[in-house]
Amino acid sequence: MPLVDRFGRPLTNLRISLTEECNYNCFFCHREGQINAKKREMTPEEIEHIVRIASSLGIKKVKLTGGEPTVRRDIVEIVERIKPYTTDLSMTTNGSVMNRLAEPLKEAGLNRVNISFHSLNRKRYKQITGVDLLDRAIKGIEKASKFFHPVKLNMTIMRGLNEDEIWDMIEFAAKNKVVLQLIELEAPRELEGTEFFKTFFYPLKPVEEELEKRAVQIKERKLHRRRKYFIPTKYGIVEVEVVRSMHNTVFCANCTRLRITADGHIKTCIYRNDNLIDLLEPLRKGASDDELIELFKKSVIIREPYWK
Ligand SMILES: Nc1nc2c(ncn2[C@@H]2O[C@H](COP(=O)(O)OP(=O)(O)OP(=O)(O)O)[C@@H](O)[C@H]2O)c(=O)[nH]1
Ligand code: SF4
Ligand code: SF4
Repeated sequence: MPLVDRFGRPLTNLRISLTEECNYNCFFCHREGQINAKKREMTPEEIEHIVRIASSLGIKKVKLTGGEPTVRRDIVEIVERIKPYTTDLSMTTNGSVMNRLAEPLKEAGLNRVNISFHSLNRKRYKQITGVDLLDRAIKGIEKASKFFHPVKLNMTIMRGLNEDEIWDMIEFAAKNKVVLQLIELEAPRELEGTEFFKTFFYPLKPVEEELEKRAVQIKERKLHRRRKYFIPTKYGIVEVEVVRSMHNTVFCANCTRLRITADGHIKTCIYRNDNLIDLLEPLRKGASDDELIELFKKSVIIREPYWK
């Protein structure tokens, strides 16, 4: 039985940030909500230890994130080590080295990948990510789709930058037999009124209404109660998932995740940095499994929905 928090939310997923480093420089990057993480990173053994503890508490769905997880040279070893404790092991990546890593990651036991991919236009791709790597990312997507099912593309929609590419991206996803996630730009309360947010926020509600009209089928995921639309295209039916978390109480009421920061803290919410729990230091000092389990349990007690 999974742990359940005070709001009745079972804890089944763990998002582990493996590093804060990234070879991209996306101007809107939230770095999993990490700020001022200490300059320490977990070793593969420590990550395995943490995942083993989490697994014993029923948290068996694990997502590897960053920064960019593939900048870690030991990424294949990390996947190999944690695989036995998971039922769904996935990674979110910019895809730039997937052409090289898809096969070894699959062999190591990775189940699926999400690839951040915001534009099909080279100039815009560079403008958004800070790197001129569109062709490499596309090669990465093609390669990943040979080894993983599903591959999901994460397209964050930004006003004036890529909102006019949504329907082209749906066709691109269909052609490559991958799932498309359309992500509404999100921010914690304190950044909502900023010039940046006002400039780039593009509401996805009208897009969702159009998807609803065109869909041959609509499903709802347990996680965040996100909706998935099955859209017919000239390449066949493609799955389009919409991620809209801002002020979405339903989204947070169905949040089943804990995070581990790159420097080994338990983090209860992407937007909360005021209640981190240090896991790595006790682990390094030789804490017993029971003591580490208590830290996980403490995080469940303090966990709460952000939008409520
Ligand atoms: N507010 C909030 N947003 C999230 C959360 N998880 C993911 N997101 C958003 O969803 C985007 C895509 O996340 P991914 O790392 O690809 O993972 P995912 O789509 O949540 O997970 P899967 O669909 O199960 O692979 C992120 O960049 C965030 O914008 C969360 O727990 N809270
Ligand atoms: S690829 Fe991801 S982690 Fe890297 S800068 Fe872009 S959003 Fe941030
Ligand atoms: S509580 Fe809400 S904002 Fe926080 S991580 Fe969960 S879904 Fe995201």
